[in-house]
Amino acid sequence: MLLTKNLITIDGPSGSGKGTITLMVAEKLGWHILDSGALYRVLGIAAQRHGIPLDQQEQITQLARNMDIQFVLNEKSGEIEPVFEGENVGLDIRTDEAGQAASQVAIIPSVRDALLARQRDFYREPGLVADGRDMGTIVFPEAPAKIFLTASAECRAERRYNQLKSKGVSANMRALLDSIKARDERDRTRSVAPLVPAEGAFVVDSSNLTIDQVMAQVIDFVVEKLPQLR
Ligand SMILES: Nc1ncnc2c1ncn2[C@@H]1O[C@H](COP(=O)(O)OP(=O)(O)O)[C@@H](O)[C@H]1O
Ligand SMILES: Nc1ccn([C@H]2C[C@H](O)[C@@H](COP(=O)(O)OP(=O)(O)O)O2)c(=O)n1
Repeated sequence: MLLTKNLITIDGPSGSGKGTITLMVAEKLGWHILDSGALYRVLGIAAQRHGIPLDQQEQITQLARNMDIQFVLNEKSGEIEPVFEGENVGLDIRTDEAGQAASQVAIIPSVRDALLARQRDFYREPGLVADGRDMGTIVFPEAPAKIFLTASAECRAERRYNQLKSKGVSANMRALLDSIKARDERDRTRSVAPLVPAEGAFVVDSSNLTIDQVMAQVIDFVVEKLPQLR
């Protein structure tokens, strides 16, 4: 008998609300989370810390294969934070520069290969919600429920601006918009695992939707696709 795994994939561009919705869905179902972007972000800053230029494909692939990274639960915030070579890099990976570095190392096909098994290993009972760019297309093509979140670039830049401000990080709206557009372009046009909705994905444009409205639509879709949750 073919067993359908309890797997939900949530893909989309930067600022589309993937992280937020992933967390809400996982909390509601009591499932685990894969924040695949965090892996690429840690790799980006790891390369910089080891002095490896971001276009050095072979050295970066080596680093991706051997990278010492763990994800630990911060009991206080309830967030899962990456620990790289023993150091908590939860804050360092959230900067705009780290996002750009992640997007640059992510275009290297052998890097994506090296991270594939690590990402698949995140699957744990009772289930997994996987957040990224290629969760539904490449990493978990067998997932029964695939979601693709999107929103206009302006909307996403404004969200990122407010998010950074609320954390006390200074930000420039124009620079953030340019950065989001550059990352969109790189993520969508790369030769391997480009950012596209998976076949059969439920596409939600959240430009004019609140987080709760998006969540309601996503849960309706998930319950339709995973009848065992009814
Ligand atoms: N539908 C929405 N309306 C308004 N703000 C949103 C919406 N979805 C997400 N946000 C906010 O936008 C910011 C970026 O969301 P996040 O989930 O981190 O996006 P992503 O993981 O896709 O980059 C967060 O501050 C989040 O609270
Ligand atoms: N599954 C993934 C996840 C992220 N990436 C790359 C491309 C993205 O621009 C960067 C950062 O991803 P991340 O999801 O952390 O970024 P956002 O929170 O959406 O801004 O990593 C990827 O190529 N594949």
